[in-house]
Amino acid sequence: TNGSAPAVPSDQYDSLYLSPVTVGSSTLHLDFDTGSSDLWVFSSLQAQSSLVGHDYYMVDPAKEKQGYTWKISYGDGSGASGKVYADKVVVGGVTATAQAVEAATAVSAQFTQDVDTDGLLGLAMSTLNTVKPQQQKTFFDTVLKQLAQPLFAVDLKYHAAGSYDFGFIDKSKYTGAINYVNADTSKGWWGVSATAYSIGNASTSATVSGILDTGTTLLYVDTPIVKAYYAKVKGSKMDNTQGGYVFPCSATLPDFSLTIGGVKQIVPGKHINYSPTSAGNCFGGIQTNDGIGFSILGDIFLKSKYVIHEMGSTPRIGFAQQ
Ligand SMILES: O=C([C@@H]1CCCNC1)N1CCCCC1
Repeated sequence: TNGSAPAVPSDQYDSLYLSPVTVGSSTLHLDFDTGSSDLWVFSSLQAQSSLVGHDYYMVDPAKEKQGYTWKISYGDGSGASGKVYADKVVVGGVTATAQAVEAATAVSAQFTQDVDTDGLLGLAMSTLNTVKPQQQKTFFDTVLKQLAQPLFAVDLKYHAAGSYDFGFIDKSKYTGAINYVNADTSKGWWGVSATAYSIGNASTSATVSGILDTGTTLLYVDTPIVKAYYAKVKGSKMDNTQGGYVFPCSATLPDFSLTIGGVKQIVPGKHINYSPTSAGNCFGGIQTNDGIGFSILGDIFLKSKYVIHEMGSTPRIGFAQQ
């Protein structure tokens, strides 16, 4: 079977995208995350006070994987932990009958206060899964063999609902050619590298190595590139209070591109105005990857493309223009 699930922006800025998933007998709204590999959900194991505003998984003790636990920490300092169940998970009509469902007993404040997100569905490699004593498969790995093609395609959109396709490529969702590159999955993520970047019409050779991450809102690249970009934005500055580069909301933002597999993958300037700040400026969609050690090609990069993640004998990533 193949299937498709919507990816709906959680707010007017596309902070994150939520997709409906049936877990056991509940429908939850999960953040599909190609940068991690746990499927975890808000659950009836948590204190009632933590569940206010959330849909949650009603655990069935008979389905518990006894003695199994999980604990995940994300790059932004958020995290969650809990117990593990084997239950039915359905995404866009694709069913995993005994998927490892990681039921939270505790989640960090960032998740509790985001009442729209009921958990995450990881789509990176299963080697990053945090379940102990035995690592568990991602939903994609669980259903892989039932899919017509061993792939999922990501169609995130700017200020609009997109989709995740499983097992097929939807020709109605892109124009032109699909440009494939081999993926570096050695660190557990969907890794790619670029040989150049461009700001407006000016191209610069550089090696930009990073990971695709639907669960990261912005585009994080090396500091010299970020500085070169905002040097072209009148009135922009680094605002440590806001935690990144800001600019007047009326500024004209140049397009930005990364050359991957010899093809320029363009991010329209319009997409790089992420959101207004509390101080009357606007916050940039391109920010520095300082302290991370590689680039993170998050939603700002992804939302102008149809991105195929193919787990064939050689994992590949395909980029096409929406
Ligand atoms: O924790 C994360 C991200 C957080 C946002 C959601 N996707 C996973 N990592 C990816 C980047 C390197 C550090 C680990």
